[in-house]
Amino acid sequence: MASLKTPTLKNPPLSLSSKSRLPSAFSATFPNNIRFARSLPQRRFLIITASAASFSNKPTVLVAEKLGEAGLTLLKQFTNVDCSYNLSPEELCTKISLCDALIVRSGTKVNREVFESSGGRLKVVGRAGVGIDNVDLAAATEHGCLVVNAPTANTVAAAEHGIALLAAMARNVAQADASVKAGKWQRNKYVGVSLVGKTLAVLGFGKVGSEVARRAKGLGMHVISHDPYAPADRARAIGVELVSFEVAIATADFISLHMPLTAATSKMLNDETFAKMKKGVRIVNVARGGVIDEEALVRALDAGIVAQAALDVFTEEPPKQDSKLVQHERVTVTPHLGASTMEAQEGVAIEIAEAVVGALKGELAATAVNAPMVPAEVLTELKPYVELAEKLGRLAVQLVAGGSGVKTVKVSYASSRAPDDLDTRLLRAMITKGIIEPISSVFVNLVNADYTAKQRGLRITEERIILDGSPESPLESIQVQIANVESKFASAISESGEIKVEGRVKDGIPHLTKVGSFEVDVSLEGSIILCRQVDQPGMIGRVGSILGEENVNVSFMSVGRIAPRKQAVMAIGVDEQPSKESLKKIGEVPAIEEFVFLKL
Ligand SMILES: NC(=O)C1=CN([C@@H]2O[C@H](COP(=O)(O)OP(=O)(O)OC[C@H]3O[C@@H](n4cnc5c(N)ncnc54)[C@H](O)[C@@H]3O)[C@@H](O)[C@H]2O)C=CC1
Ligand SMILES: O=C(O)C(=O)COP(=O)(O)O
Repeated sequence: MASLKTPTLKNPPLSLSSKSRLPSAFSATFPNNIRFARSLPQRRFLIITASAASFSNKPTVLVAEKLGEAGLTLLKQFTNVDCSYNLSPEELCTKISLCDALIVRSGTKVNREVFESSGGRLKVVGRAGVGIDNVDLAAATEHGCLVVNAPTANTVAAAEHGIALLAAMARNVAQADASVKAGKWQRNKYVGVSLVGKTLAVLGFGKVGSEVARRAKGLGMHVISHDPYAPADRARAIGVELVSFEVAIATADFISLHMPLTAATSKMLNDETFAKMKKGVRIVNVARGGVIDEEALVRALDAGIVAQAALDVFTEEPPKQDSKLVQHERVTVTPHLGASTMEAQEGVAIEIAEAVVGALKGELAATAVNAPMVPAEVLTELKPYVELAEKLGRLAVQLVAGGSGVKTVKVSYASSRAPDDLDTRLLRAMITKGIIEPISSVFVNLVNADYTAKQRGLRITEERIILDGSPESPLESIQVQIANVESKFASAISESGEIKVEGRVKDGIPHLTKVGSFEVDVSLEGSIILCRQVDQPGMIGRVGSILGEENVNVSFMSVGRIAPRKQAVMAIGVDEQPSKESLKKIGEVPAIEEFVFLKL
């Protein structure tokens, strides 16, 4: 027995923020070419298994910054690679219209103009590293362009550089080195401070921050951390206490920054926060220059609040040569070297090349930053439902009579799974794709589905129908209803006045099981003819022979009727598109009251 409940859906609308992670559903043919090889613990990961032959025409990848050889080799197996470094913004905009993918590091600004200049060809931007503050994610999403990064391969390198700067700063290594090379021997001038027993505040306890913390513990430091989103047990496990921002900055002898640059973290360290720090604090920044107000840091250095700073990153890179901060004698600087080890660069190059090639093939990327993240095992299970969802969207919209604007769509998912156990983001995106693509020139994918729906004023609401029974399969059925429209096939309108189509998956194949109030059963593999008729013998044969005369293969036929000899809806699945003449002949069969041909 089915009980109708409408719980709040677990999955929020597809988030466009950098927090959301998701595989790419990104070629137009996405649902058909999902390929999974294995799922590693912790990471939701997909290994690329297809051969170069999978691409009929090799896509072109523009590599705009130096990438490790191993990554280039992998890219070259599957794509045409154009390595053009040091392009001006204008040159990048000119080249991009000829490229399907772009790979950058932190030195290239991938702004809105780049996406606009691509003329829709750019399908994926690969950031060979972690920070994606140089990529305009909103613009990427609006253009249906997937952004992937390489979030793990340079973690240790960045953490090691943080520790290198911490120690070098404390012992004046860079300044002393320059002094000796200048012929001096200033042993008293470069007396340093010890690390052991000092308090280090790690701001941002993510991948890099936690590795810095672990290493600092090994140096005998007392480590505290501030991160509003980090789980306390993860910090506790390595002996780090999570504290408030105020406590962190007020008690630290050393502060190491490891948060991303976002609107919220921009200039987190400023005049006001420097004023709250312990006098003589020392600051390391291997995150992003923009998290510090650099002018305020110069003032804090001059006022003696900050004793020393060691900086790998700057608001503007490279910084101006006469920058007071860079030239400050108590500041140690490196030219954004955090990720620059041989090992990290090879790792990053492979990680990003795999992600980009996979995305170009429509496979699912583990490191997408502007699409939701769905675990591989969930995707495997949802695959036939993803196909069903898109086809139901396509059918429903084709049933709308010309002139009726589609504004309100309601999707009902019937399942015996608990709401928390069913991720509907992918299904919603595919229904949106099915509805929008037949009526516009917009290309819809998982990246831009919610955005595109919003742009078109299309409101999609979702409802869960919770069924009793064992939750073996994720879904029993999906129903798509379009409200406030006329239909070109009146029988598709349900008793409550909406166009209604319902489908389910049988033996792994999507089936249409309801049109309006009529139960049918036709596999959604080719195209479909729906006829309303007065139920009487011989109808299947008559329509079948009209199609047969034209050599149109009928894959499925099913009749749904209210009662014997009353009105019925016949659904006919066809492998080929019938000619206009054949469709006309079907329409002329006396018992047929209306019919419609729907392309899938
Ligand atoms: N200098 C370099 O070459 C490198 C720099 N980076 C930078 O380091 C950053 C961190 O990298 P990962 O650790 O891999 O990223 P991550 O995403 O694993 O960690 C970032 C952490 O910052 C936290 N956070 C966010 N807002 C915060 C706030 N207001 N206050 C405190 N914490 C906050 C997050 O909760 C997260 O735990 C990157 O965003 C990148 O900008 C990363 C690699 C190399
Ligand atoms: O991965 C990051 O966020 C980095 O900052 C590394 O930048 P890069 O790739 O060395 O330009």
